[in-house]
Amino acid sequence: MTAQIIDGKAFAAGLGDRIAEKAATFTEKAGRAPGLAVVLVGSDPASEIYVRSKGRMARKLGMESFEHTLPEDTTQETLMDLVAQLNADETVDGILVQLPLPRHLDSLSVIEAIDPAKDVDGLHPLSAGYLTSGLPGLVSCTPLGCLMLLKDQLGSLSGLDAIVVGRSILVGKPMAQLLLAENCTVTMAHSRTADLPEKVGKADIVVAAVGQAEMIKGEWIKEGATVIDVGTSRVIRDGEKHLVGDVDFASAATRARAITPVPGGVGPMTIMTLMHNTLIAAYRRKGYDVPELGA
Ligand SMILES: NC(=O)C1=CN([C@@H]2O[C@H](COP(=O)(O)OP(=O)(O)OC[C@H]3O[C@@H](n4cnc5c(N)ncnc54)[C@H](OP(=O)(O)O)[C@@H]3O)[C@@H](O)[C@H]2O)C=CC1
Ligand SMILES: Nc1nc(=O)c2c([nH]1)NC[C@@H]1CN(c3ccc(C(=O)N[C@@H](CCC(=O)O)C(=O)O)cc3)C=[N+]21
Repeated sequence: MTAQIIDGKAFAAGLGDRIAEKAATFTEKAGRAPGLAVVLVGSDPASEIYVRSKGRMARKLGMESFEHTLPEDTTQETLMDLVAQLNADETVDGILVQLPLPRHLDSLSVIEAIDPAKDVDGLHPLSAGYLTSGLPGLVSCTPLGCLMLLKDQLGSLSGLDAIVVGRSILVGKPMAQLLLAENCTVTMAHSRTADLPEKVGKADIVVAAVGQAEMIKGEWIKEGATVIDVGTSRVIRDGEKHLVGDVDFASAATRARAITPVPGGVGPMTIMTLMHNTLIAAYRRKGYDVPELGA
């Protein structure tokens, strides 16, 4: 079997068209565009690239982008003050603080300071609680994008066995909650999981969010499974830089029914679901009926 390659870039582009249309409707009604504030502390080159592409995409879809870059030695107090200022700013609908923060800063208290109505990253404990309770809140961008791709591939996920490898607050935990809400039977695996290959081998859906280059081998994958690869690791091979996922793509593609590539799979969806969440936050904050985005 040769797997179908799931084109996250194309799916994200389609979603972007619908978001742009609804952003224009919002702008007409509200007299201002939906606004996204992105906060970057320090100068990690990968983070700088992501933050820039988020700002560029927001503007492309007709949203306002407020980019705040703070120096590496920013104090907790300065960062908390900025979050408070963004919370109070009526023109800001979404706030994203790029992670990881420099080590001297406490990320959890920064995240907790974000107004949950503006928590477009879905990282606030209240957002996590809404998701677990099945209440409408904002869902972490990457898992939301993965779910959209899975539903597009499979239609109903009900009754399927899913495994999520990785249990971070950003990806693994919310991913498992979303799959559970879709009536999957969910296994959550992590660094202490025993017999990971065997557990992966039982799953109809594999979501890998580990951060270890190509650790999940094709032989582990059940024939006909759908594989979503969240991981992004930079490796040097034959003297050239490559971006690879957590799944050994070549071997997994011989067994899976469908698989996301890296790059071009989950990554573009993460940026587009951030735009999706910003739009939803803008509509909710204004008390407008939230539009259907077909996702
Ligand atoms: N494409 C995209 O849009 C995005 C990509 N990413 C990428 O996804 C990856 C994961 O990100 P994130 O969740 O933030 O990472 P974290 O480092 O926060 O979490 C990694 C998780 O993987 C688990 N883990 C580590 N090693 C193993 C192992 N050998 N076997 C099984 N589980 C293991 C850890 O277990 P334990 O809890 O026991 O330590 C942990 O739960 C990274 O490569 C990141 O760059 C992240 C966000 C968005
Ligand atoms: N508060 C917070 N929220 C995040 O969502 C968040 C974060 N912090 N910190 C870091 C991770 C990582 N992340 C990615 C986003 C897009 C791509 C992406 O677009 N990747 C492209 C390739 C880009 C390239 O070539 O480097 C792709 O996969 O096709 C990847 C990774 C968001 N994260």
